[in-house]
Amino acid sequence: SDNASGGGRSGALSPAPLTGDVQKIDVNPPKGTRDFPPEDMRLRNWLFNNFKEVSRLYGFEEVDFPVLESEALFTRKAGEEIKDQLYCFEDRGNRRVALRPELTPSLARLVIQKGKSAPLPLKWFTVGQCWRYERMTRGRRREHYQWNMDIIGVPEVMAEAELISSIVTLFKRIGITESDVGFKVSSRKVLQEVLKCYSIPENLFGKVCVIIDKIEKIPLDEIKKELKASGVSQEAIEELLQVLSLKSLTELEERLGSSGEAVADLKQLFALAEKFGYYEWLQFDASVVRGLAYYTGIVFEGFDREGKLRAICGGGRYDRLFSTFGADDIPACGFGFGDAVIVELLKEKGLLPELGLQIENIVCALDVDLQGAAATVARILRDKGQSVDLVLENKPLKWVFKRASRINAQRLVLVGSSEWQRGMVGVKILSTGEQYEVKLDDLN
Ligand SMILES: Nc1ccc(Br)nc1
Repeated sequence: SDNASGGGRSGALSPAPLTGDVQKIDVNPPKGTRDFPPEDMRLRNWLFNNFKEVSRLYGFEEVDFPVLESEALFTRKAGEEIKDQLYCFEDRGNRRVALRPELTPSLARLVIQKGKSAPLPLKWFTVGQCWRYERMTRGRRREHYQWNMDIIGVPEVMAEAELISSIVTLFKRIGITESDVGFKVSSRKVLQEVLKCYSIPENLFGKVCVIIDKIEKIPLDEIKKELKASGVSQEAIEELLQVLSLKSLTELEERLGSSGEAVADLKQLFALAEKFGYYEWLQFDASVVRGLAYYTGIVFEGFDREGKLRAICGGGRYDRLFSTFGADDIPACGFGFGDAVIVELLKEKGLLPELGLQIENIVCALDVDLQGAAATVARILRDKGQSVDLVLENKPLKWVFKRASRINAQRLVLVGSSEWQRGMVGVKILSTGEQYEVKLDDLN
């Protein structure tokens, strides 16, 4: 409704007369990015607090890194989409920099930087915004937040089992069960063992994995063409594609034999899954390779069983990443869990939490010369740990009640002249309408 100052929301000033040169700005965020107004921020905080609580339960330490990194951290030559869509530029110091597209390289950088002052094993987690620059033709987002958990310095499959366990714990906390989602699990050592039979050079491995990761996204002929162009023989391609269609560990063992590391690692993981209590969440799927070049062993991704959504999370072992940064290799594994697909899944399942604003008190002076008294009441309540919305303006009571309802305040504390003289304030419990006076010292 219009107010005294003519139109617009209450309290807004009428716009200053536009001089010729003031342009009305675009109030939307840049393409592909999101604002988080209060109701969206409550959902984000609820999700991130679950990420952080699970990380705490698993004894992980929180770390953080700049969103801006040297471009060199991400310039891997394996044809990854993440590299093609790098949000990179030259800064004013002529340095090549990039908005990070993922968190693992930053984590590896910090581990190397810390060296022996960070004794292994390290269990680190972070929740950070990641970026990509994608032609808006596809209208996809350019930023999302990822929860990452990484275990550095543990070569055993126990590390991957622990990481998957932490994700299962997260899912359970937010109401997702094994009937809603599962994990497709494989190992890149499957590909390695096949490629080794065809003497494919090691340095092609990452590139081959990146191509194969697209197997469900682009036509098979395109996959074969890219593999051929990368130097993989026709015979090797045929063998690869056959192995990738295997859907059981038994088939895999029949194909590769039981002496290889791939079968041993995967058998170990499934055995541990039994002990961790999430065996029903896992399924072997040889076609899972993930799209990051640096994975070297077990890889996994969380998927929705209805098949409507993109991967919910993904991760794996990366035992050779550190040497690509010029350091000694350290065995490592980790995962990324984005903030977007999971919300789509919760919406699908009707599991979005009700997260209304809840303020304990709204405190209001009944006339303007009691504003100071109202501030004192607010301080007393806040010192007791109570939330207070202090009415800052001189408003009619009708306006105060309307605001109290909008901010979902539990009680209204009224500072009136006669009560204040007697060291009292008025209280109204807004859910019941109950109304009473109370001594200021007894206000709890
Ligand atoms: N890597 C990456 C970054 C940002 C988004 Br949105 N998706 C993937």
